[in-house]
Amino acid sequence: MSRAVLSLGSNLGDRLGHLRTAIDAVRPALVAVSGVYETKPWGVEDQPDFLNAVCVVDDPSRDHWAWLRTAQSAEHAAGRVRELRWGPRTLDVDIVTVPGVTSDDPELLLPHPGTPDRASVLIPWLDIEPDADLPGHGRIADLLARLPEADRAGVVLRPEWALT
Ligand SMILES: Nc1ncnc2c1ncn2[C@@H]1O[C@H](COP(=O)(O)OP(=O)(O)OP(=O)(O)O)[C@@H](O)[C@H]1O
Ligand SMILES: Nc1nc2c(c(=O)[nH]1)N=C(CO)CN2
Repeated sequence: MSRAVLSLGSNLGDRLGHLRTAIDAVRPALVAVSGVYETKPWGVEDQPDFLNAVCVVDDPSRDHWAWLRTAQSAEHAAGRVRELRWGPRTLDVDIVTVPGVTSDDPELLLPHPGTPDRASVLIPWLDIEPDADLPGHGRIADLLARLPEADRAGVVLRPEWALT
């Protein structure tokens, strides 16, 4: 219950700095972090491009609720205010999956239900766990292959921006 896959996103202000805030919040538990991708917005399309990344963390002292609290305190540290659903934000940290845990509690849905449809999560995740499964959905490489080419093309690696 201690391992988790987290997705990070930012499209307001110092986008890279906000992703670094999230990485700093989990640094002692960090197992792997993807490259930084610049991505076309989905959901609400009339907003600035996002930076997205995915990391894997592991801490035997934390359960899935503790990972949610960590995610929300990193969002708070980045000055996030809750406004429009799928709208612009300084920092969004989602718990993608905690292996072995499923939850239908609206406060913490696991796996995160948006994952199979989001190239902005699947592509960075593939960077660091190419053989990963999303519980209940199959291999993430297969999920990505099923998405429209336009979704994949909207996710572009920015090698000049690294989080490690
Ligand atoms: N797996 C999860 N990871 C993070 N938050 C979650 C998760 N499941 C449910 N939530 C809940 O979602 C609520 C709203 O989250 P948020 O504002 O980040 O949504 P969103 O980013 O606009 O949309 P989405 O969740 O589809 O990415 C939070 O209060 C949180 O408790
Ligand atoms: N490309 C991209 N689009 C988004 C993102 C995101 O992280 N990346 N997050 C959103 C709100 O959860 C809405 N739209």
